[in-house]
Amino acid sequence: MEVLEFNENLKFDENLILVLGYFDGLHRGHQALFKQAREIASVLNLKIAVLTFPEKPTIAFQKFEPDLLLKLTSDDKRAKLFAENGVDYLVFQDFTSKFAHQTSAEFTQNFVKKFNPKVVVTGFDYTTGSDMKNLKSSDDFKVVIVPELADKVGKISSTRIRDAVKAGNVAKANELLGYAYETRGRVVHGFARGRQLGYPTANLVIKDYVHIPAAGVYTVDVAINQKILRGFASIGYNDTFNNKEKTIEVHIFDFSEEIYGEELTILWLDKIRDMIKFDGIDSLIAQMKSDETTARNW
Ligand SMILES: Cc1cc2nc3c(=O)[nH]c(=O)nc-3n(C[C@H](O)[C@H](O)[C@H](O)COP(=O)(O)O)c2cc1C
Ligand SMILES: Nc1ncnc2c1ncn2[C@@H]1O[C@H](COP(=O)(O)OP(=O)(O)OP(=O)(O)O)[C@@H](O)[C@H]1O
Repeated sequence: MEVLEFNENLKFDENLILVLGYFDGLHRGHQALFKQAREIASVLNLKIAVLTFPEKPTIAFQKFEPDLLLKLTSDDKRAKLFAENGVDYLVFQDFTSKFAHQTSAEFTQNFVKKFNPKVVVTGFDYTTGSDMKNLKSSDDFKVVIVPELADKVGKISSTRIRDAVKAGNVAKANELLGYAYETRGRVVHGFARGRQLGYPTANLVIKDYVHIPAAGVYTVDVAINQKILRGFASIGYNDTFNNKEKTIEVHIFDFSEEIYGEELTILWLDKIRDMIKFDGIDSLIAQMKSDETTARNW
C-alpha cells in the first residue's frame, strides 16, 4: 500500500476504485465497504484508493477539546487495517475550513475526479460538500452505495464503539470492530509494589492519541516480541494505594522476563470488574487470585 498526501498535482494514470470516508477503527460496517470495493476491483482488475483525513472532520467545526484528537486506533494500526482491507493507495487530505466549504460539485471536480475512478464506493449515509449531497453516478464514474450494516441496537458505528470503550465495555467494542481493541505502550517503572502482591506488573505509557478503556480490571492478551500471551490488566488510580496518577498496568501470566523499555500491545478482551479500594493488601491479593482464574479461563 502506498501512503500519499493529496495535492493539486496528484494524478493517477490508471482507473481506480475510490472509497470515501473517515473510517475511525475500520469496524465491521467499514469492512463491508471494503469487501464491496474488493469485489468490484477484482472484476474490473483495478486498484483501490481511499481518500480520508488524518484527523476527525469535527475538529474543523467544534470548539476544541483534546478528546477530538482521540482515535480508536493508532495511526500505524489504522494504516495497517487499510492495507489488510485491500487498499492500494491511502491518500490523506487535511479537513480544513476551505475543504469543508466546497460544494459537493466542487468536491467531485477538485478531488474525486483526480482519482480517475471507474467506481466510487460509499456508505448509505455518506454525504459530501457543504450542501451535504449524496454522490451521484455520472458519465465519468458509477457510485455504489453499501447498505447499512446494523445489529439489534442499530448502525454499527465508530461512535458506538468509542462509547463502549469509554464505558469499559470492551467485549461489545470488539464485537462491533470485528477484532480486539488494542492499546500500544512502552514499559516503564512503577512503584515496584506488584512484586509484593505476587503479581509484578508492566506499567505502560501511551504515546498514541487513542481512547483508553474505562478504569477497571480486564482480561487481556499481550502482544510482545511476536508472541501473544494471556494476562490481566488494571486501569486506574490503584485506589488501595491512593495513587495520584492514573496507571495502565499489565501482569502477564507465566512470564518473568525484564521488559522495561520494550513496546507491547494490550488486546482488551473483557472487563472483569471495577477497581476496588481495599483496606489492606491481603484482600487485594485474594481478589487478584480470583481475577486470575477468570482471566485464564476466558
Ligand atoms: C489484575 C489487576 C487488578 C488490580 N486490582 C486493583 C484493585 O482493585 N484495587 C487497587 O487498588 N489496585 C488494583 N490493582 C493495582 C495494584 O495496586 C498495582 O498493580 C500494584 O500497586 C503495583 O503497582 P506498581 O506497578 O506501580 O508498583 C490491580 C492490578 C492488576 C494487575
Ligand atoms: N454500519 C455501516 N454500514 C454501512 N456503511 C457504513 C457503516 N458505518 C459507516 N459506513 C460508511 O463508511 C464510510 C465512513 O463512515 P464514517 O467514517 O463516518 O464512520 P461511522 O462509523 O459512520 O462514524 P461515526 O460514528 O463517527 O459517524 C461512510 O461512507 C459511511 O457511510
